[in-house]
Amino acid sequence: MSELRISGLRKAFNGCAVLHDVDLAVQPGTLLALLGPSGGGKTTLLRVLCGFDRADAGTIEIDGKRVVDDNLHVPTEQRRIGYVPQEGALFPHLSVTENIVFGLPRTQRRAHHRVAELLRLVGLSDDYAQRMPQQLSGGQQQRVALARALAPSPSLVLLDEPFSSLDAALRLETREAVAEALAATGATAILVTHDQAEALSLGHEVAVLWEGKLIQRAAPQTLYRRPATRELAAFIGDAVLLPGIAENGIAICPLGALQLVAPVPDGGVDVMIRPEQIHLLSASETAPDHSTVQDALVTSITYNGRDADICLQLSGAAQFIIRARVPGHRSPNVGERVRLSVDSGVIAYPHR
Ligand SMILES: Nc1ncnc2c1ncn2[C@@H]1O[C@H](COP(=O)(O)OP(=O)(O)OP(=O)(O)O)[C@@H](O)[C@H]1O
Repeated sequence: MSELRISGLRKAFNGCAVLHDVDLAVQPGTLLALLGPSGGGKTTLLRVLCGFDRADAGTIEIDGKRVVDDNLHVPTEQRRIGYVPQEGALFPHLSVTENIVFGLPRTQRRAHHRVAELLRLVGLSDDYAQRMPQQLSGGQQQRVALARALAPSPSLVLLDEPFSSLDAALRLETREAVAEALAATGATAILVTHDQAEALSLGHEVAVLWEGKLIQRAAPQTLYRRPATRELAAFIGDAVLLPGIAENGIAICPLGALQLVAPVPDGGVDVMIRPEQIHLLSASETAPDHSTVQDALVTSITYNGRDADICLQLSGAAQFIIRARVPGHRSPNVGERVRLSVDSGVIAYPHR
């Protein structure tokens, strides 16, 4: 288990900055999800960590050993990094065993018991050992790629969108297998993804790289509940953003007076509410404590099965259409007048 420390890291391509002074420390045994929109610099950061690209400035230390500074660029093979790319990682002309053995130092390449151990670690039985990559599903190929990356017991494991080519069902199953394998080895790992659900469900912590800047690093729940910017709020999940006024820890907005979970200076704000914080009350239902109640008109419904997204026009503030998410079996009808109860505990962004 190793610690990673990145400080003041910069990288530009053709004079165009892609990484701006990135500082990041990852504690031993942590799986950090590196999340951000396309083009934000995630792959570039991974490539600089691996040593495939040179940094323009900054330092990188792995396990207390400096591998990058102004006068130093330790070659990739001496950094003890296991790397799992998006897809196509396996050599097509080598069997599963030969692919995994390729990851081992020369002196250990005869230790075939290690292959069985690594296969078990990624949730595959011995039966797969002699198969060729094209005889495996995409998810199984990615598990073998992870086994190969883990073979030399690396200090750090870097995974670059390893599930992006898999279909939804396979992605879920492969994610779980990979998370279990990483936890079993106690590896320090960075998983690059632009999939919010993947980052929130897999990462012990999530770091967000936005236009080359690390704008937030937090536990998944904190990131979802208190995103650093309104843009990030909308990127991480669905967000209802309403204009309001902050006053003594309360945000007054078209959905009522709502408690703020993080302090902001008094004044004009955008209030951020997650759709699942807005509940539709039945005629006989009373609102729970600490919530506000509003009347609204259902203008449209997107039924998703397990849940439904409801667009609502607020009575008394008809210019605002907001979106609530309700369990599918409680979906109302278009044109129905409903009462909303809104959970207090929101965040707000001061007007720029
Ligand atoms: N070798 C290169 N030469 C020039 N520009 C590059 C090079 N590699 C990356 N870039 C640019 O750097 C920026 C960041 O790219 P990068 O691939 O790191 O982003 P990303 O967050 O990984 O995106 P994605 O999620 O789409 O993979 C992009 O604008 C990209 O065009």
